[in-house]
Amino acid sequence: QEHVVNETQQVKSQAMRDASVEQALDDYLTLTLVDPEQANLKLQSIIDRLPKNLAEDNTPESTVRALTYQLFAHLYQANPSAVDDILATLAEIKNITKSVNAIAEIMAAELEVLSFRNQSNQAYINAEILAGILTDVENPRVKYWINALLGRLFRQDTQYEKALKHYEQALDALNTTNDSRTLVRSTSLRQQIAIVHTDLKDWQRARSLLEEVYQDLLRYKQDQLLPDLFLSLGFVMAGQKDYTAAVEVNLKGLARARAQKQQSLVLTFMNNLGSVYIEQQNYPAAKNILEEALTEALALKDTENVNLINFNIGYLEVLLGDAESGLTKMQNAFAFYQQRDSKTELEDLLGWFAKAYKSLKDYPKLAETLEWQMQLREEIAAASSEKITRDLLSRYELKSQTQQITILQQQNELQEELLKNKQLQQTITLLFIFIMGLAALLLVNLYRKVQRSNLRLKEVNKQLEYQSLRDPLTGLFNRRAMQDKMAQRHKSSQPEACALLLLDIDFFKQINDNYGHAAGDAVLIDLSRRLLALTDENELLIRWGGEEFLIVIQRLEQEEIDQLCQQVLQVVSALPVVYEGNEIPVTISGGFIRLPFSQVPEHQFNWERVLQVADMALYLSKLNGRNQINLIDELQVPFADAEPHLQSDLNGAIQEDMIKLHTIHG
Ligand SMILES: Nc1nc2c(ncn2[C@@H]2O[C@H](COP(=O)(O)OP(=O)(O)OP(=O)(O)O)[C@@H](O)[C@H]2O)c(=O)[nH]1
Repeated sequence: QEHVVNETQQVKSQAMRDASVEQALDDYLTLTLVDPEQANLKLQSIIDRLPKNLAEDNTPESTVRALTYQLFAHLYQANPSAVDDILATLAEIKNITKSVNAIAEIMAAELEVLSFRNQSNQAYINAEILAGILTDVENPRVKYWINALLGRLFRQDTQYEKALKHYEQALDALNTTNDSRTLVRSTSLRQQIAIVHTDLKDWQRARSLLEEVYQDLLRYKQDQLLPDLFLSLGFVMAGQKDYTAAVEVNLKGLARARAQKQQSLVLTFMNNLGSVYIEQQNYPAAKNILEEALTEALALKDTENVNLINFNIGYLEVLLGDAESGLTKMQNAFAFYQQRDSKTELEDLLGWFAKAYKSLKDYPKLAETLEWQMQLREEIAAASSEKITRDLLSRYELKSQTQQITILQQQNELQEELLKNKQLQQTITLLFIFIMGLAALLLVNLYRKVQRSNLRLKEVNKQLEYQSLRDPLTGLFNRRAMQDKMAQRHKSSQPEACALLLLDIDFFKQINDNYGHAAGDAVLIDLSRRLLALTDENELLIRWGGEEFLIVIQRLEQEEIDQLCQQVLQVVSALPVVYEGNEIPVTISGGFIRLPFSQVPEHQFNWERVLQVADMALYLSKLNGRNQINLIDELQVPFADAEPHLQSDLNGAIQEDMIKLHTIHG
């Protein structure tokens, strides 16, 4: 099943490419090495067959590849307007395509153009960006090509480590392919890696890599690639001072270049051979090959090579003893290079002059040359360090501009986010305030309600308490209030002394009978007011029964008490109670006693029993004609003796002089 899935995936990713176009483009590449003109025609015919409507192109990767090849063809043939046209088409595709492979290949093509046009600063920035998206590229060819391109760019920028990394990645990508182009690509790639090692003067590694490539080329019969390889190999071997091997390789290269009619390569090999022979001090061989080269260069009108070869021949003549002719040749060639104002080339040539003067033992000239060479070196170093600084600066500026744009974009996004957040926060705050307001309102309402109901409860409680302790008709305290008061009194260890005056309206039944029950009530109410006016704040006036009142007196002086009793009788009888036009005459009778009675502790003779004695005194008042109060004085005998009488027989106690009382008459 896994196999099936894999196949489907492959079909999917290949759907962006047209297999026949891909094959045709592979063939085109092979043809470029053999017959460039024919190759160009082939490429044009491929491009003519491509879909014209970019938006409906189902195989954009093949289209991009073909256009890219055409772009490079125009680039190397110095046809800038055609290059720009294709760049515009590619940019259009870049905007609409969904294929990462296509986008990456377009970016790489743009990068190649930048590099070719010496816009190296922008090129290096684009290179970094391209390196960043490489992981998403899955087409091995594109992966290979971009990595190889990046490797080359970084090598040119002397960023060898990065260059090697990309070359390795290019090799990895290449190893996943196995088509007609694989070997060619791997060969060129390994050669490029070898060149990096050469730059690093790691001759050995460069050489073994190139030898490996050489074996592959032989094995797969890729003869057309041999000259390039021999050139690299010869350079490395000379660097190693392995001149014998270098001669051998350059000879092989020369033969192949001749066979392939690559004239410019033929001259290079001959020149290189001349240099190696000189190093070997094989001067005759050197002379032969250089002269042969000169003839061919002159025939080709290749001034560049003519001058280079002449310089070498001049040097050789100096070495062979013909100083005058040799130096002239060298100086002429030097003048040619001087016109081009290439300090690096001149410095290199001056090195040979120095060697020449040394061999001539012309030390002043040698010194002069060395001084000049030194000066040039300094200038080169200064220029290059200046260039590096300039490059770095402008690269830094470009980079920081790009970064600034990114930062600005990020800042904008951030600000938008912040704004959104702020708005959200405001909404939340408003909502919160609204809810809090609502809650507060509810709370205030609730609080008020609670407070109101608390107040009501308090009132009700108060009323209940009032009602429970009050007589509803007169509003005076009731019996329960008396019980509470007495219980309160007994809470203290030494209860405060007080006195009890029990009162009973005379002939109240008759009042009811004569004037009606309501009149009786009116009498009760009126008398209550009158009695209340006589009591102090700390004294208790209680409606004790139907027509009975009890006053708990706090005054202790007998005189005061007598006066109060007098006032009670007076206040009741002095004026009749007026009810519905009737004047109702009223009198009252009472009985008085002190609590505790005659210093008898209350636990022995409690208030209820004491009150019974008062009741008996009241009864005595009724018996003796009413409108009077009988006040019981101190005991005349020990309490134990009097106690039996005190229960029920007050008269007996009085007669036996156990008790004394006095009467106040109304
Ligand atoms: N109008 C009215 N009458 C009441 C009330 N409570 C008790 N009475 C009456 O008071 C009368 C008390 O009468 P009695 O106990 O016979 O005594 P009296 O008529 O006052 O005679 P003495 O006490 O001997 O002077 C009864 O007729 C009761 O019905 C009340 O709240 N209102």
